[in-house]
Amino acid sequence: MPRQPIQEYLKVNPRKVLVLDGGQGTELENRGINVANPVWSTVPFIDSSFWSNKSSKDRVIVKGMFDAFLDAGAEILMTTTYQTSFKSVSENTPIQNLEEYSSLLDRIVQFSRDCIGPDKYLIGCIGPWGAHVCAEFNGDYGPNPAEIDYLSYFKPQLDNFFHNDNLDLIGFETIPNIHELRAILSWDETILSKPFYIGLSVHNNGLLRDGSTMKDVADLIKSFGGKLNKNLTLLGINCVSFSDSPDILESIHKELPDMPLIAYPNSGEVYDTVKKIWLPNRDMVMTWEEVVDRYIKAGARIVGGCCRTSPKDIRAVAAAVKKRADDTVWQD
Ligand code: MET
Ligand SMILES: [Zn+2]
Repeated sequence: MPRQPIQEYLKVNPRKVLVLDGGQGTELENRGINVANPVWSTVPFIDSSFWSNKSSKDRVIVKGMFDAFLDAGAEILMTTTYQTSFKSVSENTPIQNLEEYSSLLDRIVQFSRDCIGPDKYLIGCIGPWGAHVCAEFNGDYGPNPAEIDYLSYFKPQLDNFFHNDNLDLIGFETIPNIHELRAILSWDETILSKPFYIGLSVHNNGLLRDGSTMKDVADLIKSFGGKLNKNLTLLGINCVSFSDSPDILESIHKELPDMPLIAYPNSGEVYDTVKKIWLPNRDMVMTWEEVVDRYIKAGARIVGGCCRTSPKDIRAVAAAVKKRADDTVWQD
């Protein structure tokens, strides 16, 4: 395998910050794929013509998205599998059994790997339990969030991803609820058997969407002590407000100073769920350069963008990372 294992890479290159890609689901939408579907950005892969017709329109669009993020400077990219849990897929597509499901994931991962080539890192992206009930931005997991069987929900996707050598890192994205976080952290190396990270879904006010503080999150992580899964590689935030994201990341760094962090905010635009349009970000007073600089000072090792961030944003992220690396060389 040409790639150095990601934990080792981050360890032996302590100053390296990897540039992640941007908002894939929204970028596919910008490029003409209708993702208004319960399986969202997985939708192009469901139609058999994607696999049988090498020049299918959707295939060209997905490849074009990867090319654009690579050209912008992304060094670590994701599979578009946020809404690809077995539950979402089996309830909303003709794919009904675990064998077909696993073969779908194998094909998506292989296609993504072929798009980005052998040298770049590839993340197997997994949306939260709340994604299948649209709760990732309010953290409302019903009256008994501690009773939800999170493992059964994630297991088919985890089992596939953890056995796929094309994936370097597993990303649990947009986790809004502390009970779900506790469940994920409680799974040991036999269940989460390769490097993974957790991206938290945090409100503009700095609280996890369910109201937990970042201190609650840190205390939970610390409570595992030496039993914490060694594959937990980074903690961080994704799809949080662009403008508030540096403050949020700094608050996590304050609580967990030794934890490598990951940060990829959304563009700051707000989705109007009634009109089904994106409303402009009214408070985008910072630049990517300022935001990325604060992320890196707060311990970020992977930075990029989430929903509505485009290859243009990733180009700005890559430039900011490079500038900071060049400045650091001068300071040494
Ligand atoms: C709702 S956050 C979605 C993140 C996902 N990785 C995507 O951009 O496609
Ligand atoms: Zn997002």
